[in-house]
Amino acid sequence: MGAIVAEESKNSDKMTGGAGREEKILVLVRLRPLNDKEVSKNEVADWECINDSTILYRNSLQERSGLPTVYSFGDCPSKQVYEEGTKEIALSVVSGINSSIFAYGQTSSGKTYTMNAITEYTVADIYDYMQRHEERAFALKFSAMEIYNENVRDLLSSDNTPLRLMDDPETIESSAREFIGKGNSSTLSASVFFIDLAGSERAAQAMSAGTRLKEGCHINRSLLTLGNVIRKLSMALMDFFLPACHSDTPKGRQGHINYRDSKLTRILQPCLGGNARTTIICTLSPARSHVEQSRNTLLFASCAKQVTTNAQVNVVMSDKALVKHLQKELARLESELRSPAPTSSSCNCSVTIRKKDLQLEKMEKEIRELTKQRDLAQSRVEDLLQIIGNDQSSNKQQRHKPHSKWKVPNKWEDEGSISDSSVNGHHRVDGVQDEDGESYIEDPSSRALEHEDYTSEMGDDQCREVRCIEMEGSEASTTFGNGHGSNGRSSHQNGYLYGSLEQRIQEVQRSIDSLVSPQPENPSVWDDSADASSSRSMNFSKVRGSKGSYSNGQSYPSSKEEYSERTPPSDVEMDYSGRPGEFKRFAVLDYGGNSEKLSRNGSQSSVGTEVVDDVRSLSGNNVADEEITSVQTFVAGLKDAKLQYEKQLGDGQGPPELRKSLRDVGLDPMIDGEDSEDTTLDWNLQFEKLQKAIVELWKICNVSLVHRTYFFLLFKGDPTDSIYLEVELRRLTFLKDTLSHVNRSVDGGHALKLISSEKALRKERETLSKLINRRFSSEERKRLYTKWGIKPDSKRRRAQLVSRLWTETEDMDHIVESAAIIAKLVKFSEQGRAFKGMFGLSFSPPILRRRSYGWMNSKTSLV
Ligand SMILES: Nc1ncnc2c1ncn2[C@@H]1O[C@H](COP(=O)(O)OP(=O)(O)OP(=O)(O)O)[C@@H](O)[C@H]1O
Repeated sequence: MGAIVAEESKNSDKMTGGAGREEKILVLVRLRPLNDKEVSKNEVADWECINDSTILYRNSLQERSGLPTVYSFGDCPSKQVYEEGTKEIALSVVSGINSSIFAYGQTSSGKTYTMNAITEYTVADIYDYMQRHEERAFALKFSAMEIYNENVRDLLSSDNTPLRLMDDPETIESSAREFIGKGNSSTLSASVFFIDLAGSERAAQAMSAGTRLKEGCHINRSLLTLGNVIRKLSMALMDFFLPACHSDTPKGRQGHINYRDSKLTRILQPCLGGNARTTIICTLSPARSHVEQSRNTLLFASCAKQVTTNAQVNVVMSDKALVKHLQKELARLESELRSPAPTSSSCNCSVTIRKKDLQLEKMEKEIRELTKQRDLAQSRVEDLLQIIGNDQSSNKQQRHKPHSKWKVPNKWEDEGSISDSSVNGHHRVDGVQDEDGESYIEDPSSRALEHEDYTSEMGDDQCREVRCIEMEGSEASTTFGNGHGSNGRSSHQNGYLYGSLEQRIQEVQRSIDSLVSPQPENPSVWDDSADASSSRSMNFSKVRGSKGSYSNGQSYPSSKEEYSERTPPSDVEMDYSGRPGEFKRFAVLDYGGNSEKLSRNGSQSSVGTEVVDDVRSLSGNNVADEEITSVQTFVAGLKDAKLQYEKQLGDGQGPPELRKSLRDVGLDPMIDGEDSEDTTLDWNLQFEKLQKAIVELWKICNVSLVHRTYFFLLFKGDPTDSIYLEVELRRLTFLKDTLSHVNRSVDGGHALKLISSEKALRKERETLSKLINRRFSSEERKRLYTKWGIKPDSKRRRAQLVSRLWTETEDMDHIVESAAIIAKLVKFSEQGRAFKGMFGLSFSPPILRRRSYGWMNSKTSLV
């Protein structure tokens, strides 16, 4: 029977140098045949190699049924054992890798027989290799030793002097240095061990007395330590195959491995768990009488083959070569870091770890960034919630005061607040009833539309949709008044309104014509004596103590169509010509499906663009004219704003904001229905204060000069103007508050909005300046320049003139003259005629019908 080779964990990978590689110990089991002595004793062979990798225990004893009876290994003679089992590992030494081959087994099992053969073959091959590679430097150490009774005997030395183990590595290195000193930059330094252990059975069998006892103790210590080391290394159970082994190390757990407990384990340390490739040849006797030892040996083999070593190429270098090598290694690592190659084995763990570290750094950075964004978003949400909370609490208070003097208009009460639903593009109209059964519209969309930051995302279609919803909401809410009015808006009031305004426009225009073309002897364009119709005192004289019909008895359209046709959209704030430029994006209205004509870019107002078109045709359709808001557009916007305002006034009360605005200018809220002389006088005073406040706010809010002019010329003190003044003041206050609010809530927002409105105003001045030469004769221009302190021949004199208009808000003469000049520039009178035509065609019912409705009998009269 021959040797058994090729244990299943054999690792055939070649060691090519460089980084260390892990591999399991190669374990061979060699089963010798029955020897003569055993045959003479009629021993029976209970073990049989049934194939190249399996040993079968034939005599399966029942009492040992718990032990395995089949062991998988291989079989071959000594040469084959060497060639197929140990040669590769033994010859690793010529590559600078330590290697060791040792035999384990009971006495007379064939350890010496096997190791002698293996050593001979190995040494022969190594010398042969070195002879074939003379150019290479080797520093090899051959150690063939027998370890017995804690003594180590050098089997290769002629004098058989025991090896001095501690000197061994130094000896190898000193040999390597010798090579280097001879001009070699580097040399391989490795050792190969051939170890013949004492019989493993002696530890158990030598427990007699005297010398044998001492021997047994030493053997026991060496093998016991080896068993512990192997057990710990393999984390397997080894106790039972060494009967005298009593380890306190917990089973199955690798604790400290004490190689220093015996010379055997000290010598074998690199072979068992370190820098070496190792082969263990376990020898067996097939005799039945040795079955126990054979089993133990096989169990040892089974454990040992789990042990892993980590062999490395050992190179001794000169300093110069070392530096060169390290530089090369550094370059390689840097290259790997720059373009890490996919790792295919555990030796690239450092690269993998580095990659993970980089990923972690990136993720931490992302987390920090996200955290920052989250905190910022939270901060903004809190700000917005606070704003909404403030507005809601304010609105709540207002809703629960149905009998307050000024009824809270739902449309305006939420101005400046932000609706969540608007952000999502949803607009909800909820009818809410107060304690007295009055209906209010809870329409977040209207609130949202006031806030540019949120509504800027909305397109024109959405704006129209919002208005549609509001119309429906208006119908659904049945009435906004206090029950005095009918449920259905009277068309005659529209007619009345426009008729009145038309008449007043014509009045004003006549005075303007005289003002802006002043007689040299009468330069005071706003002299009351110049033209009765242009005089404020004239207008005041016409006051007949209006009842303020806009405050009471409001009626609303009986159908959606009527409302839609007759009433411009309710988002009057958006379409108001007095808005700063940044609100222009919402300036889209639909007068019966004619929206394309109505969305005119760059206009200060988009209301009533049909009228603008009429005016454009009258004025020759030049570019400058196109950029001027028509008075009809302006009036239409005013009308819308007023209607909305009236809608919410209902019982004659007004929004607290207005009351505040009025008080800010030193006025108490007006009381309708007081037809007395005192009231008229009070109103005159109030009007002047209101007008002054409005003029000031126009300047602060960068309101269009054309708007200022129209408003100033149209509303000059008639008590029926009060509603317009209220609307204007309320709106300007809102604009001012919005700007300051934006300033508080958004960094730079205030500046941006102001810049935006300033830019629009600047553009308007440019447009107006272009009209000076067309509207004024050479003589008129000369007089104007002189009057306004501008040299008639100076550069940009037109721009200088226009830039001075509406700047001295404290000087009413300045304001009056500014308004007169701009009125001339925008052809106020021609627009008035077009305005008249427009009413006939589009909006106003025939005069006869209007009269038939008896609206002329109203106590309210504007003219
Ligand atoms: N594979 C084999 N084929 C034939 N004979 C063998 C074989 N192995 C060992 N023998 C013979 O078995 C006997 C014992 O062998 P060996 O001396 O090598 O055992 P050992 O394990 O070294 O014993 P010890 O531990 O006492 O030194 C020798 O006579 C040897 O020739």
